[in-house]
Amino acid sequence: MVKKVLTIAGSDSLSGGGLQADLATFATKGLAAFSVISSIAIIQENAVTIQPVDDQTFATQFESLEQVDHFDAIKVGLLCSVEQIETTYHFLKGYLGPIVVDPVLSFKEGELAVDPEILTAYLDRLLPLATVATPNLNEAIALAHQNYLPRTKSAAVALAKQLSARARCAIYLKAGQQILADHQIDVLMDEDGHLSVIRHETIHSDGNNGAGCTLAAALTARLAFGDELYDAAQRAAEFTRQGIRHAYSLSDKRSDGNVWPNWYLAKNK
Ligand SMILES: Nc1ncnc2c1ncn2[C@@H]1O[C@H](COP(=O)(O)OP(=O)(O)O)[C@@H](O)[C@H]1O
Ligand SMILES: Cc1ncc(COP(=O)(O)O)c(C=O)c1O
Repeated sequence: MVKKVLTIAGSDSLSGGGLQADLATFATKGLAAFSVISSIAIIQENAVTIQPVDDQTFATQFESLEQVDHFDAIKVGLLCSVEQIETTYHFLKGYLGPIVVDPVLSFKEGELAVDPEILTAYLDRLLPLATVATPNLNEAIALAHQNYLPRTKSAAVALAKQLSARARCAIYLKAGQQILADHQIDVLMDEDGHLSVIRHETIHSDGNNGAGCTLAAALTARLAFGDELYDAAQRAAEFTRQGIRHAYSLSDKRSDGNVWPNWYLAKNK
């Protein structure tokens, strides 16, 4: 039977994350994917512009989803305002399946200003509904109201633990490469306080635009198939690494690149 998943996300015309990365990831798993678009992100050389959809258009997309009988899992990506968080909260609050919240507050391509009211809305409304949230370090310290970046594994674990307790959900913290030279450290703290550290060698490539979205989408997909959180996280992390290894560049003039979730479909042609 077909599995159905929903992503609530921003569109990125350059496919370096957002809706495009989510749909590409879901397609590799044979999932039927649905979407609610929060915004259009335009990434230019020196600037990231986010154009939110108006509140009514945002809300009406949720109303249209009443025609779909069920979702096997739901992913939440970029939301632009407290109003969008509230509307999403009202849609999700009666939903009993797995919810992955990627609290997108900062882009690799540029910093986003973080409104304290948005942080509060995430903490009080959306995150308590989440099965797991997937912040990167900057997002986690903003949500935990911490003013320094963890530099050790134990500091990253403490941050994940503190955020999990405050947000009342499991946390998959993408602690990145600040902790251990040449390695990426991800910390999974489940709701019962069980800790796992997923550590792997850094792939020396600039092709990780969309890695965070791909990871959260792959996690959503695995949870839709009924995996336990730890297994889902391991498999999503490996899937993302493969996408980074096969990243493609937008043009010969650029050194950075986009994660390619469905690289192996091209190989099988
Ligand atoms: N160069 C890399 N080598 C290996 N894994 C990476 C690399 N860059 C990112 N990842 C992995 O991709 C996932 C997404 O991380 P990251 O890109 O830091 O998230 P975000 O896009 O939200 O900042 C994490 O599991 C991280 O470990
Ligand atoms: C709409 C949107 N959401 C999320 C992201 C975050 O992308 P990443 O997975 O690289 O963190 C981006 C990045 O460009 C984006 O455009």
